[in-house]
Amino acid sequence: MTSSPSHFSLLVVDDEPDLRTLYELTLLREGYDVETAGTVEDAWLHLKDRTYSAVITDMRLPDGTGLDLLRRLEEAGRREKAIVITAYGSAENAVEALKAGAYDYLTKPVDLKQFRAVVASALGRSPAASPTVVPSSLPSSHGAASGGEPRAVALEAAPPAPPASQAMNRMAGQSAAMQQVRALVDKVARSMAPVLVSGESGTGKELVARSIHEVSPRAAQPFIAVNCSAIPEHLLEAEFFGYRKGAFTGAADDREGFFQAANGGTLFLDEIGDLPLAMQSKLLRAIQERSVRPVGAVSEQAVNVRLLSATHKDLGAEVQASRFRQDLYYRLNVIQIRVPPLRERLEDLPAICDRVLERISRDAGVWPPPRLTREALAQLARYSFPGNVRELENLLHRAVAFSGGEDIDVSDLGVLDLSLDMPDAVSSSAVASIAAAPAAPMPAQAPAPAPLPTDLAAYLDEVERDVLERALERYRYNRTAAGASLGLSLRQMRYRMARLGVHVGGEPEAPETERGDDT
Ligand SMILES: Nc1ncnc2c1ncn2[C@@H]1O[C@H](COP(=O)(O)OP(=O)(O)OP(=O)(O)O)[C@@H](O)[C@H]1O
Repeated sequence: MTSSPSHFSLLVVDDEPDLRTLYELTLLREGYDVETAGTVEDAWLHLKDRTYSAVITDMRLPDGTGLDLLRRLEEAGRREKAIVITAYGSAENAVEALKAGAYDYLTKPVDLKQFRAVVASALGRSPAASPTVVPSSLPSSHGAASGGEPRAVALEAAPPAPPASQAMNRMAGQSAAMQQVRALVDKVARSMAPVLVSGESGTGKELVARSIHEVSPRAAQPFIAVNCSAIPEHLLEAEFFGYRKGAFTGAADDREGFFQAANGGTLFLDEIGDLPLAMQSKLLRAIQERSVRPVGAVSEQAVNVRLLSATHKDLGAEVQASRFRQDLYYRLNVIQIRVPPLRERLEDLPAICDRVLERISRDAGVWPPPRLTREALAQLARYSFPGNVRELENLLHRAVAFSGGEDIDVSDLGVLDLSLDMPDAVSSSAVASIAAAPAAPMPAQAPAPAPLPTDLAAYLDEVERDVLERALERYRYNRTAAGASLGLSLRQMRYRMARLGVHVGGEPEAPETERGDDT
């Protein structure tokens, strides 16, 4: 079903008659139904009578504040979206309003273009305040991931029911901590409030950010994830705000930045703690002004972006050490979601392992997914996982390749990593069996000592990839024969090829069911 603007009813609350009329006329011209009130009590009388799509309220009212109205709405379980208008420069009020559940805020003097855009966005209507470019024209380097299609101009669309979030489905675990994370995701998804996701590396911060986006009314718009630590300092401004042709050597065309690409949607700034101070100031300005100026451009472009950020650093401590601007910290950290390390929610381990193994299997086109034996799971539970879920994923990838993919036993988990955490005294049968695993045969002639690799996992992957490719070449890309020559079953071979991205004849590994016998 589609809704015309007149299906949206708005309540404007302001005690200044001139401003009330200005807001009312602006909204009537957009085609909305508008009613007005001059005080908190007057507004509440209107709200008792009927429901509205949104309430737009001034902060300072004769008999209370906009926050009082917000709290009443919240207490009564009302579903109206609230937009609060605060005095210029009053960051505290804006933050308070967002914390109290406001969808968004506007600062005085209210820019009417922005006013219309924020109201439209609250109603789930086309939020684009300026023409935007398709995100796929973004440079794909520097850790930017475009999650988006060209945004649809949904002028007639009612607020879409948020689709089931894929990211949320991907997030396994029912520990109290994870349930709290999920509840917070649901809650904050409804507003524009900036959220800072904190937690150690690999805990699932990006997954949380994606979930917020996918549960929010912005789900159909782009989600742009940016790894701030991966962008060279001299490129930051151009990458964030875009640039104009000729702005600097090599700027052959106009290019949009992350903000424009995320317009209408969500911009996720990962590793925000790594942004240099100069860029922090520019980011703060873009957030406050809700507009950006591409490098080499004369004028600013309005942008409507919800900001989510993440860090594994203690940003409060960074502020203390003068490495992070306090005002920016204040803006980004309106709501904080902490994702606990895996070792603090070990009860989630079986569920996460199952979910990850399913994904590995699906990617390799092999079904059913392998299962961990009870001993293997117990072994994993004794490890502290400094690299959290990402480390667990890598470990399971390797284990699947070792095991051949039916049952994963202790011996498939890899002695090296796990033994790091083992207390000396532990001598369970699991440990004994690891210790008894045959050592890899030594090469006949030991080469001259080479420098030690700085990343052992990547180094071993490279060696394995080279072996697989040479075996495949020797056996004319017959995976069964190549695998057998290396002592591997076809299943094992397929897992290893899929994990390392080794393709036969340039073709990615196809699902087992779609492919006939090996050639
Ligand atoms: N609860 C979970 N269930 C299943 N998979 C998860 C869970 N949490 C995280 N993962 C997976 O672990 C990997 C790491 O997650 P993610 O990238 O979100 O972590 P991160 O905290 O953002 O990492 P970094 O600090 O390195 O940026 C991803 O592949 C993600 O899908």
